[in-house]
Amino acid sequence: MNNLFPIFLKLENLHTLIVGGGYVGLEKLTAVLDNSPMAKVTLVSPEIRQEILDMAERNSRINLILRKFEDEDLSAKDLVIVATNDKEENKRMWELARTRHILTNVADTPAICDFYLSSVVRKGNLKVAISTNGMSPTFAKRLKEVLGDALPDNLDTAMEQLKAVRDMLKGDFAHKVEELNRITAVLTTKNNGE
Ligand SMILES: C[C@@]1(CC(=O)O)C2=NC(=C\c3[nH]c(c(CCC(=O)O)c3CC(=O)O)Cc3[nH]c(c(CC(=O)O)c3CCC(=O)O)/C=C3\N/C(=C\2)[C@@H](CCC(=O)O)[C@]3(C)CC(=O)O)/[C@H]1CCC(=O)O
Ligand SMILES: NC(=O)c1ccc[n+]([C@@H]2O[C@H](COP(=O)([O-])OP(=O)(O)OC[C@H]3O[C@@H](n4cnc5c(N)ncnc54)[C@H](O)[C@@H]3O)[C@@H](O)[C@H]2O)c1
Repeated sequence: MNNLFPIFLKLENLHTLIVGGGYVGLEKLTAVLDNSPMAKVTLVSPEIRQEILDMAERNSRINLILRKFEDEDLSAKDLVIVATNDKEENKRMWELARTRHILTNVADTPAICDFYLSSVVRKGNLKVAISTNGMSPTFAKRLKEVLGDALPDNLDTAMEQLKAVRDMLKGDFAHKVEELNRITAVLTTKNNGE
């Protein structure tokens, strides 16, 4: 079964908590900031990798707390990524976050994650997020590379032109949709008869 519902979050509008400042904490923080450089992030951990310290030095939106997780760390957080090497404590944090209705990713236990991070292909305004339903992050990473190579770099031009048409179109909503579909039909073999 693949029941994951993909969404694109504006992390600059949210406050994300990352628990654990080791290798995985670094990977998740990097993924967050690569996509959302203005994201507001608090990271709590008794030991924090040097790379994270360096990132926080350069970015005032990253707030580091050098101690073990405390329950109050969940206050005023919208999203939590749990990445410590203590499986039991990770699960306890997830349970606690759940009682507060905060969406939580538990990096070592996919079964209790409320959401997964994805591999991301980015071409200007286009962003393609890939999940393997937790089956193989390595597959997701490789597919990202394949799609990144296959997609042309000039897609932004097409999107900008379509946006211009979209802004220009007058009339009711149904008319706009019809026009945009007519203009773009040529893009797919399904519609252009090839
Ligand atoms: C996509 C990506 C996004 C990101 O993290 O930003 C991501 N993992 C990435 C890399 C990666 N992670 C791991 C390897 C080693 C090789 C391998 O296992 O394949 C590599 C490859 C590498 O690093 O080269 C190990 C690993 N990962 C998880 C577990 C726990 C478990 O499965 O039990 C273990 C085993 C730990 C152990 O064995 O101890 C779990 C998850 N990892 C996910 C996402 C979620 C599912 C996404 C999906 O649906 O596909 C999920 C469920 C939860 C989550 O973390 O959100 C990012 C690629 C970034 C890119 O595109 O470059
Ligand atoms: N989802 C993924 O992509 C992925 C990939 C690899 C590994 N993992 C799993 O993630 C877990 C973490 O791996 P790692 O390589 O980052 O480990 P690590 O040992 O490098 O880092 C663990 C960090 O957690 C901190 N920590 C421990 N207890 C804490 C607590 N109570 N509160 C706050 N911080 C605490 C430690 O100080 C350390 O900084 C492992 O269980 C591993 O199996 C997940």
